[in-house]
Amino acid sequence: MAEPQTLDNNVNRREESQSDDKNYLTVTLPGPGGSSAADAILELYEDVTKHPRLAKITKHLTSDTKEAAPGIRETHVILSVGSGHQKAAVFYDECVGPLLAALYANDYQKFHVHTTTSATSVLELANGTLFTKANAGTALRIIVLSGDGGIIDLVNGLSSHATSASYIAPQVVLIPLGTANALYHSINPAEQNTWGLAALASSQSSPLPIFTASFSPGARLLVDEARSEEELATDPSSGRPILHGAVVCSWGMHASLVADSDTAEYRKFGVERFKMAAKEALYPADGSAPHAYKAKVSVLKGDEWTSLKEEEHMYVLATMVSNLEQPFCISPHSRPLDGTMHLVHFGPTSGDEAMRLMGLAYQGGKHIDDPAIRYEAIDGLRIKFQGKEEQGQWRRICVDGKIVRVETDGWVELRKDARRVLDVVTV
Ligand SMILES: Nc1ncnc2c1ncn2[C@@H]1O[C@H](COP(=O)(O)OP(=O)(O)OP(=O)(O)O)[C@@H](O)[C@H]1O
Repeated sequence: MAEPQTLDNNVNRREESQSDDKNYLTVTLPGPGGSSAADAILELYEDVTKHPRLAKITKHLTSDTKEAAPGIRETHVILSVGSGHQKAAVFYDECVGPLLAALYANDYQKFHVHTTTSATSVLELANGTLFTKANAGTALRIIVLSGDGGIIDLVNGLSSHATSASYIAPQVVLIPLGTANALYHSINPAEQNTWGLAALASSQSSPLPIFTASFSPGARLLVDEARSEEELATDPSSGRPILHGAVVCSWGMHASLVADSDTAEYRKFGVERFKMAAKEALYPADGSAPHAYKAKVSVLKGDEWTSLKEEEHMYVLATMVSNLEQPFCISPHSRPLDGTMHLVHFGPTSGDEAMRLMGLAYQGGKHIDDPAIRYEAIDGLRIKFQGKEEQGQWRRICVDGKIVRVETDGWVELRKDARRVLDVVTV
């Protein structure tokens, strides 16, 4: 039962108010059992990509539990300082940290805070300490300040060993400090971005649906702005290179623009970098038409693979989420964490037509009603190059922002993966 100061028990209330020309947003943080654990009043900036400032915290004590969740869970915080506008550490110090200190006055000092020092920090942490603990039956809660990359590194690190019967899927709290934050915006489709803070005290969670992409033997992960390449992890039973994902696997225009825009120079432009790279790819400097990507594409439904009749493509994308950026609704039939996979496909076309189709996705997913688009639920996707693309740049596959290049006669095969590796905290 709530103490007097917690009479306002309006769970998930989000309110915007204005005073002194400043915009404020109240985010209510539901605690265990759905009761309100605290209110955070955020001061918003006009630039919505800029993280808000924490103006005030009001903690609501309940008589049965003075501490909010996670209670018995061992809590880790990951600050991915290379993500997005590189504000993870600042946002933690100014907003998330003070909120956690208020919510978990007794336990906060015991939280393990990890700050990334390299592009592989999260993978190594997940692969080592976090996997060892989860596999030994320690219930973990991981608060991640990053973009999609941090979550995918966790998924890949935690899936890189066989699990014991004692494995407990860690709970992960998503704090969207990346560029696109597709997973966060697909799970939290509200118009008003509450920066994941509402989940900080919640004890509700759902398994994160994932997929596994297997590649032909010579496939390589491109790193360091494609200046170097690395071998991928291999599947212990088949020996094939693999990568797990939870957001998207694409080839063609989408993969190319993600790959081309993943440079320090482009990253300065935030989410605009994807549109900038799209324009470059769609309007080649020599005035020619955009590239027609050549490969054999097949889709899996149930146990049956069916080949698409088209031999040339522009956009081939399988996704397990609805939004690849907050306003970019690529798969309007996907529901948060529902485990479905959808294909979005269109064939070679002009730059203008490709821009028109993508523009419709920015209008709430209207592209799926256009006759040029193939949109359907699938269970897997296979792309076989069969020597049809000589240049490596046309054989780049995107898995949740990571780029893998396969060989001239190589292939990628993607399937939903039923494993429960991580649970996502929801409100
Ligand atoms: N300290 C660091 N030094 C070098 N690289 C880092 C460091 N911290 C994070 N990174 C790298 O920065 C990239 C950030 O990826 P992440 O997906 O989190 O953010 P993003 O790409 O901006 O967002 P999104 O994927 O949502 O568009 C990852 O490749 C990660 O490995």
